[in-house]
Amino acid sequence: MAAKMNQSIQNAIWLLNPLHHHPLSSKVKPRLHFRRQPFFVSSTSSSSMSSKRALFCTCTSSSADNNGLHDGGPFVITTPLYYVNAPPHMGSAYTTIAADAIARFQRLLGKKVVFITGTDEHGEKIATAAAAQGSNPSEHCNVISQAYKTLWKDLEIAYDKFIRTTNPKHEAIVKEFYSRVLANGDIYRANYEGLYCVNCEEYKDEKELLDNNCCPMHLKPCVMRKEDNYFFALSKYQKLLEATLTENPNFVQPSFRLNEVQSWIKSGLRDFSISRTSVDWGIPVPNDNRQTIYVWFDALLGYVSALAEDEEQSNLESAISSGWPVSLHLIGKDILRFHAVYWPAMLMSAGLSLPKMVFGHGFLTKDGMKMGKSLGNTLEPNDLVRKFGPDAVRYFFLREVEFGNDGDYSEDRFINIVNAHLANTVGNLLNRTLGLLKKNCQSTLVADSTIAAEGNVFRDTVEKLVEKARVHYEGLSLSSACEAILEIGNAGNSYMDERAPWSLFKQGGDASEAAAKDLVIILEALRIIAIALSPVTPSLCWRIYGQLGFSKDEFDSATWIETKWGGLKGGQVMAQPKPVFARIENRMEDEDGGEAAKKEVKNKDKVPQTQGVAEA
Ligand SMILES: Nc1ncnc2c1ncn2[C@@H]1O[C@H](COP(=O)(O)OP(=O)(O)OP(=O)(O)O)[C@@H](O)[C@H]1O
Ligand SMILES: [Zn+2]
Repeated sequence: MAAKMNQSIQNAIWLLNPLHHHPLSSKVKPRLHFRRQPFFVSSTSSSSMSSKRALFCTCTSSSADNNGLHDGGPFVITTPLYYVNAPPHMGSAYTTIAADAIARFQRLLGKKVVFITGTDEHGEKIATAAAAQGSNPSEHCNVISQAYKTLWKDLEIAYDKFIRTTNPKHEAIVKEFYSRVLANGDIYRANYEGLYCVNCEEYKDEKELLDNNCCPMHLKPCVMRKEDNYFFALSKYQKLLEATLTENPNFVQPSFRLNEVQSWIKSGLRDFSISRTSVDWGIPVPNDNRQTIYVWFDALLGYVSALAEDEEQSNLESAISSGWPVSLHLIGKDILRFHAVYWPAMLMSAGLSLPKMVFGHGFLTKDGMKMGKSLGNTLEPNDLVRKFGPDAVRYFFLREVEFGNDGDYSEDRFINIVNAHLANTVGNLLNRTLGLLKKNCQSTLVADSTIAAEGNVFRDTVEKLVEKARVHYEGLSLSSACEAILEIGNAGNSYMDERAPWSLFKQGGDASEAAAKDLVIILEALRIIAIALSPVTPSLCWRIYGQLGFSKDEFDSATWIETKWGGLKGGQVMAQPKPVFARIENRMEDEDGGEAAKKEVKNKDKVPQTQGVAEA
């Protein structure tokens, strides 16, 4: 017991100052599989480093904050920096759409948000891809990174920072970081021979490979490589990583991925090479420009250099003070090991705080295989956006794929879901209600929505559902958040059908007054949907909000508080009813003579459809 307490105190000291010699690290000798060589690179003195101590930011949770993401600072979220070996595909878009929805939700909560994305531009694959195009690496990177930026614009991705790893400020920060790790005694030189997957840019263990030494992700044989490289002493951090994950189980999400990470660590961490002799297209190793820094060691630091405000005079300290540590690294599960094992160890070595959470989502698959650039089995997001618009693409993937799990794409399912949810449940409800309001109330609300809904159970339902959506957004359950919001739409349609205001209007007198209030109630629910769904479908939600008589400024400055019942006021004039989301077959008929529409009819029984009301 006493020994345990002593251990905790020692841990606490280390947590406050990670540069302090950790009690565990002295016991853990790096597992050396390498022939060490004398190390000639000069280093920064460790005494100068100790003045740069950083707090090790632990990921604590409270009841109000059950996922440990919130601590009062800015909410910093990152996507992977995508590798520019090929243009973006739907997989890259998927992570970015999810990150954008989370960032938009956090902004709605009134948080200062820094949303970082960008491109990873060094390494062997890039040089090869450029050569294959008859281009040079630099030109190639310009073209491909621009393709990412264009797609993000078309998908309405509102990022704050776009970092390219060929940016000079990034290079300066990588070199400084490398020097810190070196000064901490965690870099050494050795020979290594092993099986290498060029597509993963990673040495592999034979036991993780398929027949013929094929990489299980890229289905291509790994090649035997022998190099004289600099290594990072990852093994030294094994116990520390184990302790970190035990103390901060929220660090890796979803929770089932934590087990995966813990078992990798338990099976033994091997030092990894962080330089390449055979690759010219990279950042030179400080004091040894015959070698370049390994692309992963370089790319992960993009999350830090993205924060650097000054393009010319950037250094690690100033970048760190602009928002580090990251609240959430959003990544695909393919790069979990880099983010949940290598990266924290690198940060510990450099004396920097750890990110609060790494969330590894699942894959969009095609025939059960991860859709990816290297396999070439990708779905073209530009085509989808052109055909269906950004709202449909964003909604479908966030609603359809349970965040964290894999999901397969099917065009039939896409069309059915989007039509049923966005065109019918939400769009049609708005259109019918505004149509009735125009016909019977000169498009003007007869009462405040609070007065109209006095004692109304439908209002309670809406309030419960929107709160449910908030909790799901907070917990990164994006699909469930969409589901709860769509439930408001379904409840609105049921309310409309039960109340049948069109027939109440025909009766006149009190019945007609009650019908006018019913319309206010339904429109208030749609107003709430427009705010709550705006992280997922920003344009559609603005169109709804605009039709309810609000300005774009009012929409842009709205916060989650506006999901409270009571925004619509008596006397407010609604816009002329106009469909906010055209059903897909209508648009497809123009383009393909109705083939898609036929497909939808064939599949219509697969997704529940909301009944239209002829009278509206
Ligand atoms: N099929 C996919 N499903 C979900 N996310 C994906 C998918 N493919 C890529 N991503 C996202 O992109 C990240 C990987 O980026 P990268 O630029 O290496 O793309 P890639 O297509 O996976 O490349 P490659 O096929 O060469 O391995 C993943 O971690 C994930 O965030
Ligand atoms: Zn691979």
